[in-house]
Formats: sequence, C-alpha cells, structure tokens
Amino acid sequence: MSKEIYENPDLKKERQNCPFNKEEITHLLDGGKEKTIERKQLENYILSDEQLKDAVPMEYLSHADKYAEELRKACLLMHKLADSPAGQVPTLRALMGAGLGSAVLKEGNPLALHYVMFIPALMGQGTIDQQAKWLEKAYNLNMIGTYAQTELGHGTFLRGLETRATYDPKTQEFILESPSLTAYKWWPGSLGKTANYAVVMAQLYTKGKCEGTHPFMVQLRDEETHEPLPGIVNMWLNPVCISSYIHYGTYVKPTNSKLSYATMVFVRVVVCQDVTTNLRKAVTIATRYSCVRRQSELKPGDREPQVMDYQAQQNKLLPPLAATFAFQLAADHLWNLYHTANNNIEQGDLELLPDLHGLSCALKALCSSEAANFVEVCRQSCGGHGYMSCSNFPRIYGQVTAAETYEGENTVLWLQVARYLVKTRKEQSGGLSVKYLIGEEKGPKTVDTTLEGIVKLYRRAAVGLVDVAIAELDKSGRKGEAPHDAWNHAAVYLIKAAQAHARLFVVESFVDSLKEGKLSAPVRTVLSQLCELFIIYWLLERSGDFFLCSNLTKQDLLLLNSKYVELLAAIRPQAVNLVDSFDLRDEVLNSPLGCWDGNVYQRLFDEAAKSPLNQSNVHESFHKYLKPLLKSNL
Ligand SMILES: CC/C=C\C/C=C\C/C=C\C/C=C\CCCCC(=O)SCCNC(=O)CCNC(=O)[C@H](O)C(C)(C)COP(=O)(O)OP(=O)(O)OC[C@H]1O[C@@H](n2cnc3c(N)ncnc32)[C@H](O)[C@@H]1OP(=O)(O)O
Ligand SMILES: Cc1cc2nc3c(=O)[nH]c(=O)nc-3n(C[C@H](O)[C@H](O)[C@H](O)COP(=O)(O)OP(=O)(O)OC[C@H]3O[C@@H](n4cnc5c(N)ncnc54)[C@H](O)[C@@H]3O)c2cc1C
Repeated sequence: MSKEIYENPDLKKERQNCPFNKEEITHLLDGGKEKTIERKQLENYILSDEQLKDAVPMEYLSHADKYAEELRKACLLMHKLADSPAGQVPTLRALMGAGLGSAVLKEGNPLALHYVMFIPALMGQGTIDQQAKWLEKAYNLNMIGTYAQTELGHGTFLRGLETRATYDPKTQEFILESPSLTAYKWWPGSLGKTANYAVVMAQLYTKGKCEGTHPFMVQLRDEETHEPLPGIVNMWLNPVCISSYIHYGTYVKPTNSKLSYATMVFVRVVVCQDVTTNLRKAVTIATRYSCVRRQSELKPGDREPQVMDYQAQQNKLLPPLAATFAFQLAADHLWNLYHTANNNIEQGDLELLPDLHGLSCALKALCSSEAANFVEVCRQSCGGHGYMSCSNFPRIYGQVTAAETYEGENTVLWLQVARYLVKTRKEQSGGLSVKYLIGEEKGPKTVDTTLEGIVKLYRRAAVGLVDVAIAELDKSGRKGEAPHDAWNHAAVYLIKAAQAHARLFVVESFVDSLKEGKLSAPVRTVLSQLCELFIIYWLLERSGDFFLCSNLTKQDLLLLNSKYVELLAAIRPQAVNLVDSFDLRDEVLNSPLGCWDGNVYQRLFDEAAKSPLNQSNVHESFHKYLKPLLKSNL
C-alpha cells in the first residue's frame, strides 16, 4: 500500500485554488521549459547518489574532517560532471552556486575557485597559446587552480599589491617574490591545501619600471606529491605572465590597463545570481514556516493564527519575496550586457567597458547587501527555530554576507559606480546604461503614483542625487580643496547617488521585463503586484531621496503607504504558491523549517536527535567537571 504522503493541513490549504500556473513561473526563472527539465534531470542525477549524502551533519565534524568530506564529495561531483546529462557550463554553475552545489557541499566547494575564477582568468586573459596549453588541462582537472590576488596587507587597493614579478631579460623569466609579511597572499580559496596552480596578481617590474598589476600563472605544488614547490613560501620561480605583454624583452601596454581586472567583473556578475538564489532559499524557508507556525491571538478567543496572517509578518517576508524576482531579472539583464561587452572587447571594441564596470559594481553591491539584510529578516521572522543551525539560515547568511566583502568590498564598489556616474553626467557622453544622465529629464515634475509615475520618481532621484554629489564636489573645489580631498568629503553623497542608480536599474529591469515578457494573465497579475509592492517598498524606505529630488508630497507618501498595505493583503494568499514556484527541493533548502510537506516539528526533533550530545543521557564531561563542582560547596 502506498505510504500516505503527509502534508501539513495549513500548507495544503494554502496551495488550494492557486490562480496561476506555478510551472510558468518556474520556467521563467529557469530561462525556459527546456532549462527546467535539464535542471530537474541534473538534480535527480546528483541528489539520488547516496555517496553524496552526509553520514552525519557537517556541523558535528572537526575542521579537518569537514574539509576532507567536502573534498571527497567535490571530487565525486566532478566525476559525475564528466558523465552528466547536462552541458558543461550550466552543470558547472549549478554545482558551484548556491543552489544544487550547496545542497551537496554545505561548507563550501573546495574546487569552486578553479571554475569561478581560475578558468575564467585563463579564458579572459590568456593568449591563444596559453589557453591551448592550460585550458584543456584545467577542464580535465589535471590541474587545480585558484585566483591569488588578495594579500595580508591589501585586498581592495590593487595598485598597492606588494607581490612583485621582476622580468629578467637574460633568462626571459619572471622572478616572483613576496617582499614582506603583508605581501603574503591571503584569502584565496583553495590556496591552503587544494590548488596546485594559481593565477597570481603581481606588480610587473621590467627594466626597473613598475608596469602595474598583471596576472601570472604559478605552479604551487608538485603534481605528484602535492608538496609545495621549493621556496614557495616567500619566493616563487618560473611563473608565466598570462596575456604576456613582454614582446622581445620590451613591455607593450595593453589597450586598457584595467583589462587585467576582467576576471573580477565576471565574478561580480555571477555573484548577483548567486546571492539571489540564496535569498530565494531563505524566503521559501521563512514563508512556508510562517504558514505552518501558529502563535498568539489575533482575534480574542479564536484559534492561534498562522503568523503569516499578521501584517507585520507580511511586511517582513513579502518585500524579500518580491526582491527575488527583481534581482533575478536585473541579474539576467546584466548577464546579457556582460556577454555583449565581452564579445565587443574580444574584437577590440572597449566602448561598453565603463558601463559594464559601473553596472557590475552597482548590482553586485546592491544585490549582496539587500540579500544579506533580507536573509536576516527571514531568519528573525522564524523566531527561535530560525536561530538553529539546522534551519540553514546561519549558513545562508554567512554566504550572502561574504559576498558583501569579496569580489570588491561594497563601499569601494559604490565609489567606483559614483566615479562612473559623475564622469558620465559631467561629460554628457557614453553611459549606455545611464542614458538618463545625458541631457535633462524632460516633462513636468508633478508626481503620479502609477507604476510609470513611480519609475519616473526613481529616475529623478538617480539623476538628482548625482547632481547633489557634483554640487558638493564643486563646492569643495571652490574652497580650494584638492580633488582627492573633495572626493573623500563628498563620499556620503556619492554613495547615495550610486545606490539610487543601482535601484533604478533594478526597478526598470523589473518593469520592462513585465512589459516584454510573454506571460499569461494570472502570472502577469501576481508579478505586477510583486513589482508594484517592491518599488513602493524601496521608495518608502528611501523617501528622503525622493523628497530631495522630486515634488513628492506628504499626501503622495500617505497614498503610497496605503497602496503598500493593500498589496501586502493582496499577495498574502499567494505567498506559498509563489515560493513553491521556485521549485527548490528539500535537499537544496536543507532546512526542517522550509520542507515542502510542512512537517516542521517532527523534522526539528529528528535533527536534534542527530547531535552527538543526544546519543547518551549523561555526557562524560559531567563526571570530569560538573560533579566535582557540585560537590565542592564553593
Ligand atoms: C561559472 C561560475 C559558476 C558558478 C558561480 C557560483 C558562485 C559564485 C559565487 C561566489 C564566488 C566564489 C568564491 C568567492 C570569490 C571571491 C574572490 C575574490 O574576492 S578575488 C579578489 C577580489 N578583489 C577585488 O575585487 C579588489 C577590488 N578593488 C578593485 O577592483 C580596484 O582596486 C578598484 C577599487 C577598482 C580601484 O582600482 P584602481 O585604483 O586601479 O582604479 P581607479 O579607481 O583609479 O580607476 C581608474 C579607472 O579604471 C576604471 N576601472 C577600475 N576597475 C575597473 C574594472 N574592473 N573594469 C573596467 N574599468 C575599471 C575606473 O572606472 C577608472 O576609469 P576612469 O574613471 O579613469 O575612466
Ligand atoms: C569569503 C571570502 C572569499 C575570498 N576569496 C578570495 C579569493 O579567492 N581570492 C582573492 O584574491 N581574494 C579573496 N578574498 C579577499 C577579498 O577579495 C577581500 O577581502 C576584499 O576585496 C576586501 O578587501 P580587504 O580585505 O583589503 O578590505 P579593506 O579594503 O581593507 O576594507 C576595510 C575597510 O576599508 C574601507 N575602504 C577601503 N578602501 C576604501 C576607499 N578607497 N574608500 C573608502 N573606504 C575604503 C572598506 O570599505 C572597509 O570598510 C575573499 C574574501 C572573503 C571574505
């Protein structure tokens, strides 16, 4: 007899009479029906393998055992990748990212940097000959690489990196050295124990002149013994300059000195998608749990309500739910720009490089910081159980907050965006993605609170805040301040302008995607409600920017507040159906709070039972420490 599949009655009720086709949203998020089929095939292929399951929860293993277990699974995954039904890159992305990858490699993938940075660096910056020599070896995993840029003393300021590569014309070799303790490469993933090669970013010196940071291929460990090569601690020999600019002993400048930063641009684009996947997981866990959890009293004498029925809970969870769609659509838009710009750059056309740099910095900083804030709100919305390690919130939060720092610390990236915006506004040129900065914003300054009207408000705020920042810079200049001091003293305004620009890009991506997308009426309705909720939410959160830069009035704000709470109530009935549309398997969510069937309490209990401390009634430490204390009559 088939075992009755348990489904929490509240969740079951939430799923009845769904007014839209969940699969249509799943296909939209996957990039089409075929992609969904491919993803599900791959998930079944990977998640059905018993060897990829953890015998004990990772949190109960030692540091070394965690590493060994993750490496075991990562290597097994790579073998499975070689035979996987899906193509290479989609499978790679699935295995490296926050989705399928983190379902198997919960503490992180020891081979991630090999795919996320080492291979992209070879592809983006290696010469044809270098790619012929190393790419096949890297793809066949006959070498494991990492990307070693950050040093103990420098991570942000690349022009300050201390590792030196001195070209010796006699031997036609580069001598790499770490001249000081602060020059030691620090942070690169896999560098400690896994990688045997690295792309090392170092200051290139030739004929006594520093030509700036360049990438070098360096072998770190013996390919057979994995022992570090002689002198590897503070002296490296025989590196090879990637995309060599040394022709017959003479340095030839690249067309753009920042092309050596291209790998970071790629990862910034990828990080936007990755943090969005993590946010989807957090929202799914919190939403399902909030419909299972009944607590307190809403109507005196009534049964305890689902906590999702509190407007306060909807205010916590529906904006992040909407954000997952907003960030996904913006990340897709950025990914397309990346490919266009990259193809142009390969043809020698660098025109889109500033746009790509500006937008990738903006979106990486915005998506990672907003996702981190939203994940913490999701965790808090689950009360005490959200604090448990098994809820998966601590791990998800650790992953998204890391993204606020790596691949360019967010503040530094905001200032890069501001530099690009100020230049575009002042020079009134270029600026593909900031066309509104070129020429004056036309039309009346009156406010209408339609979707189009709200987008216009975002545009006014974006251009207005750039002008406020420029006015600050000019004011400092008139006082005789040097440009670098004026820049530093305007940082607060510059960052606000950069953030307003990033939010405008996300808002326009969401609105435009709904206009262009071939959506059924029910899906269009629910996504339009989410879009309107999200852009009003952000406007209310940042109302100061809009008061400063438009004719927004107190009445407008009160009207928008009313519209916002109406939208909370309108979307509430579809919350579970929307997160079900993400089609995230329980193994990917990895949380008893977010499981599809809502059997939360039993699963929490089963998880607790796995703890080593729950394998006996009295832990041995009682006899060693507590019992003597109890007898000591202090
Ligand atoms: C296949 C993938 C599958 C799955 C993926 C799954 C998961 C992915 C998730 C996570 C990834 C995995 C692991 C974590 C990896 C993390 C790795 C790292 O952290 S690597 C190290 C990262 N480090 C940084 O990002 C350093 C940040 N600092 C900088 O970038 C630079 O120092 C700076 C801040 C940009 C300043 O540089 P600089 O001082 O040289 O430049 P200026 O500010 O003076 O500007 C001069 C000029 O250059 C332009 N410019 C600067 N940078 C760039 C660029 N990157 N591209 C293009 N142009 C650039 C700048 O705009 C100025 O232009 P101007 O105004 O003069 O016209
Ligand atoms: C999980 C993780 C994985 C990583 N993986 C890798 C890797 O694989 N390879 C690699 O090379 N690196 C890696 N890194 C390092 C990472 O890239 C750096 O930590 C990051 O670039 C930040 O640089 P920093 O640590 O020097 O911070 P700092 O720049 O020292 O930041 C300290 C403070 O200084 C501020 N600050 C710095 N410059 C400015 C400025 N110009 N204006 C205003 N404020 C400023 C920052 O905003 C910040 O508040 C990783 C880091 C993490 C957390």
